[in-house]
Amino acid sequence: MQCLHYDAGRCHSCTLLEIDYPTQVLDKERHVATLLDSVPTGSTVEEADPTAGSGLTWLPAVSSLESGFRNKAKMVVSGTVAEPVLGILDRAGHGVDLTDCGLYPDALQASFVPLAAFVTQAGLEPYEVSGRGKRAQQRGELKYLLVTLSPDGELMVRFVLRSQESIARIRKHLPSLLAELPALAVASANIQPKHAAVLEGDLEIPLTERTTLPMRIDDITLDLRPQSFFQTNTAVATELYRQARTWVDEVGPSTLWDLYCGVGGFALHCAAPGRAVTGIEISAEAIAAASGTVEKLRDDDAVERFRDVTFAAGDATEFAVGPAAPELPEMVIVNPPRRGIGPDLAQWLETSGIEHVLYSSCNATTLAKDLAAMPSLRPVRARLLDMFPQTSHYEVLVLLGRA
Ligand SMILES: C[S@@+](CC[C@H](N)C(=O)[O-])C[C@H]1O[C@@H](n2cnc3c(N)ncnc32)[C@H](O)[C@@H]1O
Repeated sequence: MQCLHYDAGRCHSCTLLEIDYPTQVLDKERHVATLLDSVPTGSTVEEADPTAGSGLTWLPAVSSLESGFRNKAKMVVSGTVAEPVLGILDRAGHGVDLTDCGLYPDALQASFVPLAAFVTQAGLEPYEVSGRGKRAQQRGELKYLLVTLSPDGELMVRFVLRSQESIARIRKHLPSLLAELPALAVASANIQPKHAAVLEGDLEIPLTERTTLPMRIDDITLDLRPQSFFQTNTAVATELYRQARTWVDEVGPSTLWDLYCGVGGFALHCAAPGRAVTGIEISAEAIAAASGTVEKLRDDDAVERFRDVTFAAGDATEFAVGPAAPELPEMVIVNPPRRGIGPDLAQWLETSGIEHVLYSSCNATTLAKDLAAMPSLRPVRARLLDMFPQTSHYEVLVLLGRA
């Protein structure tokens, strides 16, 4: 992929840009295979799938579009009210315009011009920090524009602001933004008062009647709310959930937990008649969205499939290990943040007696560490899904069976 910003040394986000795409995927396959090499492998899914031999079977990697695959843009806003710059800050702290970044699909790119015009119209002064340490001086209001594109072409826009000072102006001018950007379905303001590297704050102020963006993946439409996590590459996420569903169906558990469930992607795709599925997630907002989705799905004709799907907010480890721990499920899915599941949950899974675990990881280093902490649960199938082309990141899905 060619990128003028990369060539000019203005943006270094795509660290693999000079490597052709098939080689990137091969390198990632080698990387993950090496990391998992040190982990003992084996199979106990023969009963569920007679074709599964012993040892670890790698399925062919899932590649992505090389460009235009990101469904979400995190644009730092810099410059001035009259001439806002949407993109990143370079090492010297100067704004770099990335509105033509090739990672964004056309419909995301097309939203940036009306959004920049709106910054000017509503008088949203870009946030800026000058000086360092105790002498640091903050000015301006608008820190980031976070824009998400749904598979059906609708947009969610979040204004990350230092305070509520500009909310009234945003509300006043919003109708003209909606007229300019008819795809805009959900808008909100996130208040992040701290001068810190944290992207967003706790307070989210809805600006539109609609507060959820429907993210349709195969036959399931997940409801995304502003503060909830969603996989960044919708096409590859679709393959991820399909693969998970295939492997879960092969194992055929009647009880399944989806730990770190977000808005319910794995839980809902792996639901089946006669299967009790429980999704656990730290974000109450994501759980509210997932619960809303399952209610809607039950209203459709697939009642049986979703009859026994429930979601609850809480810490994944606490849920499994804590004193109120429910009855053991037959299978567990984990899809933790980059830090992995950690030693407590790994130790619990190791000794739990649960026969199958499906681990979806965006960080193979912590995956390998977690796997080393549960030697009785051995990788039997694995597949790399290239969620993040042009960077060294990737997703890997591993089916574990008890030795
Ligand atoms: C990689 S995302 C996966 C979300 C979901 N499985 C999906 O496919 O969209 C990790 C999720 O874990 C949640 N999370 C972070 N810490 C957690 C914890 N201690 N317990 C439960 N969930 C947690 C995050 O809010 C986030 O939604």
